Amino acid sequence: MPEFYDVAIIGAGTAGLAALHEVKKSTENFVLINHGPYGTTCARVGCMPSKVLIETAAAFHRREVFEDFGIRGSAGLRMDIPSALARVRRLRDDFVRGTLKATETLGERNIAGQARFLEPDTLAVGDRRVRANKIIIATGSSPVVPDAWQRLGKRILTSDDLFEQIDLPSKMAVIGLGVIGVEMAQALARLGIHLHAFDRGGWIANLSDPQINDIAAACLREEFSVYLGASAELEPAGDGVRVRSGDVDMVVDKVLAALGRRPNLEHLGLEVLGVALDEKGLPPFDPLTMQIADLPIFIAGDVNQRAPLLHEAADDGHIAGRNATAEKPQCHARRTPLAIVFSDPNIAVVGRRFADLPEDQTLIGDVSFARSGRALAAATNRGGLRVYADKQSGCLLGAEICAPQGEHMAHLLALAIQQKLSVHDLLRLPFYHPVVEEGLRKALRRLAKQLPEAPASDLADCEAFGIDALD
Ligand SMILES: Cc1cc2nc3c(=O)[nH]c(=O)nc-3n(C[C@H](O)[C@H](O)[C@H](O)COP(=O)(O)OP(=O)(O)OC[C@H]3O[C@@H](n4cnc5c(N)ncnc54)[C@H](O)[C@@H]3O)c2cc1C
Ligand SMILES: NC(=O)c1ccc[n+]([C@@H]2O[C@H](COP(=O)([O-])OP(=O)(O)OC[C@H]3O[C@@H](n4cnc5c(N)ncnc54)[C@H](O)[C@@H]3O)[C@@H](O)[C@H]2O)c1
Repeated sequence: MPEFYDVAIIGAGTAGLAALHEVKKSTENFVLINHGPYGTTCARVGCMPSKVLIETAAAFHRREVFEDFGIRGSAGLRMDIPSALARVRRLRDDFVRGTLKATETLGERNIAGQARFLEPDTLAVGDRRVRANKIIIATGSSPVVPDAWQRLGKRILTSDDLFEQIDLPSKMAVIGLGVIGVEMAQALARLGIHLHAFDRGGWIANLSDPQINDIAAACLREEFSVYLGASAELEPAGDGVRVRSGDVDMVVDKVLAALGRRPNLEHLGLEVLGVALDEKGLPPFDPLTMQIADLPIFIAGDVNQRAPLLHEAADDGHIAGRNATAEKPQCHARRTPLAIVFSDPNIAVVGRRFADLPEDQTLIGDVSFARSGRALAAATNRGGLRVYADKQSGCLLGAEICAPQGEHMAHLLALAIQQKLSVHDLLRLPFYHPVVEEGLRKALRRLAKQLPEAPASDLADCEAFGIDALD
């Protein structure tokens, strides 16, 4: 006999839990179905453990400026990788505990098992049949590992098992210099591992501005070898792995595969929904409502591949949860695109990507951080950024960044773009001294000079106060 619910949510990750939060406001008659470990990708194997490792590696890497700063004894510092990895797991467990609170009290409304569609309103979970008026798919994504590489066994790692390692070997390769590859390759190199990184394309971490991409590649090359433009082939070599890519042929102890992530769709049986699926197996959906075609089914988070980032997964889940309990799905405005890579310098893409902008309608302001006073003081003075604005209106459109404290400038620009501010509007705001944001101001001033009717001053003219004595 099927069980009947108002809403069934498939997946207890960030998107599923955000949906649950909304659904609970309207009904108690829901069910959450999760296959595999609880605790969310972000807290278990994603954002959080990766950031702990990055911070550890960055702290150790700082020793390289100590002599110059007059701090002696740095040559005696050594990295204890097993202790560092133990700390990653300790903090990770703490982050996971926080997310588990959301499912601990659900009792029978929490089903551990793999959901598969039998009909558009009916799911199979083992022997159980779950029928629901509305269904939310929030099944996330998984690392891609080519079949041929599986035979490398424990010599091939992904982000799913990197943080479980008790120790790390002395020589490693990272295949793929997307976001995960860049963050982890730099962290591993900074821990003292002899590191080689490969990407079959020419772009670092999904950048699309060739100038910023060159800066990012040059910064990474200061710390480890980067080979771009040829696919990597792997095969066993004794206890290690032979990596061949273009002219390069080397043997390493282990490989981290960071080739991208595929949506977790293969066991869901979406064929029964009666809608055309694309080449990845994805059904058509509206990113403003998260609704699949005109079905009472919603798809949220990494599984829909729209913007596989934590805050977007949470927003997707929020929208899906609201719409699964509304009489009619409502559109929700999406936030300005913002993607930050926690490399050093930070890499970020805000608003519209360079590659998507019409060249003849776009102005560009750029700056290098090589002479930034604050960055010089901190010995972090490398990198640059380019800001894009509309040629006619001066409205800010986007930016690509590889800069010290780039994460913060990216947020500032995202705020400005979402508020539809122009270059002049942003220049009127205060910029403190000495901060790296003064570099951003320089790029904005270079933009402003190219705009028609550039004001002579950054400061707005005083308008009438409406007070006789002052006017
Ligand atoms: C190494 C790494 C670092 C990252 N760092 C950042 C970062 O710094 N900032 C950032 O914004 N983003 C980051 N991300 C991305 C971020 O983690 C994801 O965007 C986010 O976790 C996606 O959440 P989700 O709910 O879509 O998926 P998940 O959290 O993966 O949840 C999906 C759940 O569904 C379950 N499931 C799958 N199939 C089924 C089924 N058939 N039935 C039932 N349950 C099923 C899964 O087991 C899982 O529990 C990172 C990702 C990785 C891998
Ligand atoms: N800071 C963050 O926000 C953050 C951090 C980590 C992950 N993430 C999310 O996780 C997602 C997945 O990250 P990812 O880095 O795995 O994927 P990605 O799609 O960003 O990068 C994969 C890279 O692998 C390369 N590649 C694929 N096959 C290859 C081969 N055979 N040889 C050499 N190179 C190959 C591709 O050219 C690409 O550059 C990201 O899109 C991002 O949204 C976000």
